Amino acid sequence: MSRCGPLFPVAKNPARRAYLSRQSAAHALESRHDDPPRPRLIPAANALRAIGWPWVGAPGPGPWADAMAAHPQARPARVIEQHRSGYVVADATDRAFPVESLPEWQRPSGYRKGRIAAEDRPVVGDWVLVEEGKRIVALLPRRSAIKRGVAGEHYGQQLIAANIDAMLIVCGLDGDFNPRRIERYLLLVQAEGVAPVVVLTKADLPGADVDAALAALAGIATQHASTSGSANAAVVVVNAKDPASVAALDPWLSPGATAVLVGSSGAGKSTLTNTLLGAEKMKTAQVREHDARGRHTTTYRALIALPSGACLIDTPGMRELKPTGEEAMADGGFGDIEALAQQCRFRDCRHQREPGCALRAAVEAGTLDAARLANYLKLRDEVAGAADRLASRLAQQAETRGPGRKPGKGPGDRSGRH
Ligand SMILES: Nc1nc2c(ncn2[C@@H]2O[C@H](COP(=O)(O)OP(=O)(O)OP(=O)(O)O)[C@@H](O)[C@H]2O)c(=O)[nH]1
Ligand SMILES: [Zn+2]
Repeated sequence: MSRCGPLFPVAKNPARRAYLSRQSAAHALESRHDDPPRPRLIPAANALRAIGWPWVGAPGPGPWADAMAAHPQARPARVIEQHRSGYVVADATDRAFPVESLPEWQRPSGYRKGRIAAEDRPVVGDWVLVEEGKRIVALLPRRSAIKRGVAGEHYGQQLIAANIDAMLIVCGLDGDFNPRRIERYLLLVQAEGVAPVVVLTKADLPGADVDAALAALAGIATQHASTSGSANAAVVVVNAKDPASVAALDPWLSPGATAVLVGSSGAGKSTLTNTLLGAEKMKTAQVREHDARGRHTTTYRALIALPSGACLIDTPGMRELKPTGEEAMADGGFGDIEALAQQCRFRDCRHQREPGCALRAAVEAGTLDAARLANYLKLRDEVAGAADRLASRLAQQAETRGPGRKPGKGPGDRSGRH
């Protein structure tokens, strides 16, 4: 892979790419005058800040400063693309370049001696230290990580993005509106330090029923507020084409913050990005009238610097989320249902046709939405399936680590020579 020129942000769609590189140039090295003057310990700290550098200047004492002290020749950069043999990193909005990864990151991942676990390798959004502008020498600690389960015969999980502050779950108030899909996102992206924000677009369309939509989401929002203080899902209603309306997202887009956009095709992600960028240039897909679904046009992976000083990550990995098995239903927007299930007559109630089922009773009484319950049961089964596979994977790993920790093995198995 050989690349040169302004490659950041990177888009596969040529029109979008051309636009983005112009756009990046416009925002390049935009300095933020609200920061107090400080000694410039890091070259071009303002340029880094524009792509999400979490410090004003050099990192304070701690692991980041230690890693940088250990590699005095290296410069920080942010991963914006991930490839089999290496990465594309950026150290300013208009400067991206390919780098080699450590040889051990190129070998298959694993937990055995000499192997590097998948989660210890950089992903999009990570900060790394790069030597001579071509070699990653260290991965800096993450403040958050979004992961997903991997489909397939064997259990697997994959990090999708790191150092994310907010997840904007974009959903149109047209035929696209689907509270079940929003519930799914909220459950599957429970990452510490990542604020979930439901962004309802197309509020300006004549058919948009904002009140009905908010009512459909009320359970989720109050739910989050009542369970864990940190996991409040905010709901923001916008016209994605109107800058004044989109300003409602400012609290999550402060300088140094990074947000990811998720949502189905046609939901308004590109429109929102355009408005946040302050120019209507990015190509947006036409929504087909009959089903309100747009064509799938965004097939790139990139980090976009916004004039506000925040940046947006749009990574294809977010399109298809699968549970890792570690999700907590109660913290993922279903705390009320989990609490109510405690009142079922049978402890192992499957909430199907069992007598004394508190959830069925609530549906009949009209206090629980039947579709939400159905979604809860479906997602719960998915999470449980992944949790089973995770458990057998962990058991397998314990086994390969040697004797003394063999779960479920009879005494007969000890006859081996070693
Ligand atoms: N009136 C109105 N139209 C909107 C709004 N948001 C998006 N649209 C329109 O909806 C269509 C689809 O929006 P996009 O921004 O392309 O959707 P997307 O989520 O980026 O779709 P993909 O790129 O396929 O993932 C476009 O025609 C937009 O103009 C809104 O808030 N109000
Ligand atoms: Zn029950």
